[in-house]
Amino acid sequence: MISTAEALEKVVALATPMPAETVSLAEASGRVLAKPVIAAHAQPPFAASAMDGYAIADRTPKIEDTFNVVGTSAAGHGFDGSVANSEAVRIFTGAPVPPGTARVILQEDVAREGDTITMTGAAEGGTHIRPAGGDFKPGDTLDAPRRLSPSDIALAASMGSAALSVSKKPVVALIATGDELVMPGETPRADQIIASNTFGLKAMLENAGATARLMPIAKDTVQSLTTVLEMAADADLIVTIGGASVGDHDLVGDVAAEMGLERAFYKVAMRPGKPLLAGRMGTAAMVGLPGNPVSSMVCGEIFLRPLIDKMLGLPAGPRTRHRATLSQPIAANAGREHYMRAIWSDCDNTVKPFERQDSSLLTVLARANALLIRPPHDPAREAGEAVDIIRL
Ligand SMILES: Nc1nc2c(c(=O)[nH]1)N[C@H]1C(S)=C(S)[C@@H](COP(=O)(O)OP(=O)(O)OC[C@H]3O[C@@H](n4cnc5c(N)ncnc54)[C@H](O)[C@@H]3O)O[C@H]1N2
Ligand code: MOO
Repeated sequence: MISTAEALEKVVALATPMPAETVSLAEASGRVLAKPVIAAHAQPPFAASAMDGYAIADRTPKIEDTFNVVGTSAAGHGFDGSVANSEAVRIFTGAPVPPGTARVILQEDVAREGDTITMTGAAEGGTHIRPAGGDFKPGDTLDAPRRLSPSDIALAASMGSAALSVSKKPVVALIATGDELVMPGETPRADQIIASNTFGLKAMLENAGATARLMPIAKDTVQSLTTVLEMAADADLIVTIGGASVGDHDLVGDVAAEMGLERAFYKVAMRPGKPLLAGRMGTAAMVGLPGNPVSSMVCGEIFLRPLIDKMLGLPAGPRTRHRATLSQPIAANAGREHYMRAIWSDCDNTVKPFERQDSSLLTVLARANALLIRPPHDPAREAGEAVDIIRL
């Protein structure tokens, strides 16, 4: 059995980078930028007023100073002339400041009579002028690769790009295996259960930036598994669920090998997730997840998210670990790295593992917001000791 760290390296090495495609800005949220966005102009393109008031040529006007209003500059309608000593131009937020302007005074700080304004308050603080190019200059970039956040989209729009070059979404074929499985909404027989992790993994993969296709459930026969694997052959990543262990009906490894799987590894010293399988099948990467619902979801967090990142062109490595304080003692760990389902509190940075850690318990996983990581053979730990967690 290899370590989790080694398995992750091998999984990430299976990734083939996705080609780029162009999408409109409105469709780009959450996508991975493939080429930098380059600003076509400066923002603001002109020195602009940050306030509604008057542009004047005097940097430090005093109370009772007067100015003659000679024009107006509004957003989208600049003033043609300039402003000289003892003159003022009525100006609004976002409007170009006329040449000669030293500062903008707030309309609240003046009294206006006809075309004359008189300072009624002190002009304190800054000039209320936003310099041209204060946000960005022509040629400034929004760098790639990056997962586009809402603020990145706003910046790309402001830089003048109507469409962005992003990595294509990898297509993941998700194959549930097992005679016991029926789809949600169907009525299971007495010896059947509902396929659940398939849907959890689809949600996770799509959240990670992939398109997940739910394939028909494969029965525990060579024929059925072969047929569904063949149907998935054009995917970028094939993920099977279940049938990975050593039982008589666990056929995934053998059938995939028969179909040309170049195996990277089988079995990882982790809990849950021991019977994990990975390799390449034709043009696709292939990951065989254990069937236990929590095992497959935890393996998704630890291996599939970094794999999708890598396919999308993002830096891909182990999930970020944080240090947290144990809120209760825990017993010594055995020989596999243990990813315990836990509740982490952001108020005091404490972490509390659930008492029940069986890999079938989706109710526990759904309540967990962190995985507490125990190294192999970690000794018993006391409350108050520092441990590693991954936030979910
Ligand atoms: N003799 C041994 N037995 C087992 C070992 C072992 O080392 N020696 N390993 C155990 C571990 S650890 C795991 S994890 C499981 C994994 O087994 P499989 O990957 O072969 O999974 P299945 O047997 O097909 O299913 C396990 C469990 O999960 C349910 N399941 C499967 N698919 C789904 C699905 N899509 N949605 C919901 N639930 C699913 C299935 O009905 C079983 O209850 O093996 C141990 N055994
Ligand atoms: O991977 Mo198994 O989950 O240890 O239950």
